[in-house]
Amino acid sequence: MKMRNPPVNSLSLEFLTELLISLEKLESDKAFHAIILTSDCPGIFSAGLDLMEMCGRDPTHYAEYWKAVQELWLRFYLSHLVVISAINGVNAAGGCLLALSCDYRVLADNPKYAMGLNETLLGIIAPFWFKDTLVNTVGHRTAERALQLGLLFPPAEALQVGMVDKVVPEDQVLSAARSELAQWLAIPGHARQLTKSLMRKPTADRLLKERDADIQNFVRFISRDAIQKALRVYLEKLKQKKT
Ligand SMILES: CCCCCC/C=C\CC(=O)SCCNC(=O)CCNC(=O)[C@H](O)C(C)(C)COP(=O)(O)OP(=O)(O)OC[C@H]1O[C@@H](n2cnc3c(N)ncnc32)[C@H](O)[C@@H]1OP(=O)(O)O
Repeated sequence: MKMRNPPVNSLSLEFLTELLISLEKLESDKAFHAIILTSDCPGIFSAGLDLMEMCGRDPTHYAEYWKAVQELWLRFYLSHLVVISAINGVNAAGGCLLALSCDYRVLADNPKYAMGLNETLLGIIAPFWFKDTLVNTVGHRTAERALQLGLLFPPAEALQVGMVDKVVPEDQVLSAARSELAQWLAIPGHARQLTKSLMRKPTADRLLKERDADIQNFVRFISRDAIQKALRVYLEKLKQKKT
């Protein structure tokens, strides 16, 4: 599955919906057993959630957007398919969450390709299920530091903390993901799927139980004047970087 939403694969509502439909199609076709998730945007895996979806819109839109973000995470996190990410670019916040929801992560060895949950740098907070997904991957202490500081880890550090499983030269990201896949596909499917569910269901259930409250919380938080202002300032900084 090659993500293509130029210029930065930001996760707009439309793009989230496309990803969701693609995933559902693959999951419902018995011929498919695995996905390699990668990017078609040079140098960028994903810039995360689309800031334009969270800025200057009305509460109904925020609620619809957040429901789609939740849905995509739940589907990827609990997918019965083997999902491996071949991370071939910088990968921030919501994009990093997507990669963390995969079963295995291969990252291209380029110092520019940092990844992490950098929400605090924008003045926003990673929701509990983003946090849980990170804790499940790197452990509590590393997650606590990474989340508070909004750290984006370059490849060597991402490997060291366990945010990714393998770092390989850039031209080998896909082949490395394919080689890894062979090992996962050699395991009896039902045993692997049930084990995945055993490991992940408690984390997903936390959100499933509180889904509506989580949407309301997001809408309340994102609608605050101070948060809107912080997002606008961040977007403006991104634009000024060019001049
Ligand atoms: C209680 C709940 C609270 C809320 C929880 C929210 C949870 C998750 C939040 C997120 O995922 S927020 C998104 C965080 N993402 C980032 O911080 C990354 C921001 N982007 C960048 O750092 C850079 O764009 C890049 C990815 C490193 C690429 O750099 P490059 O120089 O190649 O490209 P740019 O010139 O910076 O960008 C091109 C173009 O895209 C626009 N853009 C970039 N990122 C986003 C984005 N996330 N959403 C919307 N638009 C984005 C950027 O402004 C440029 O636009 P133009 O100037 O061309 O109009």
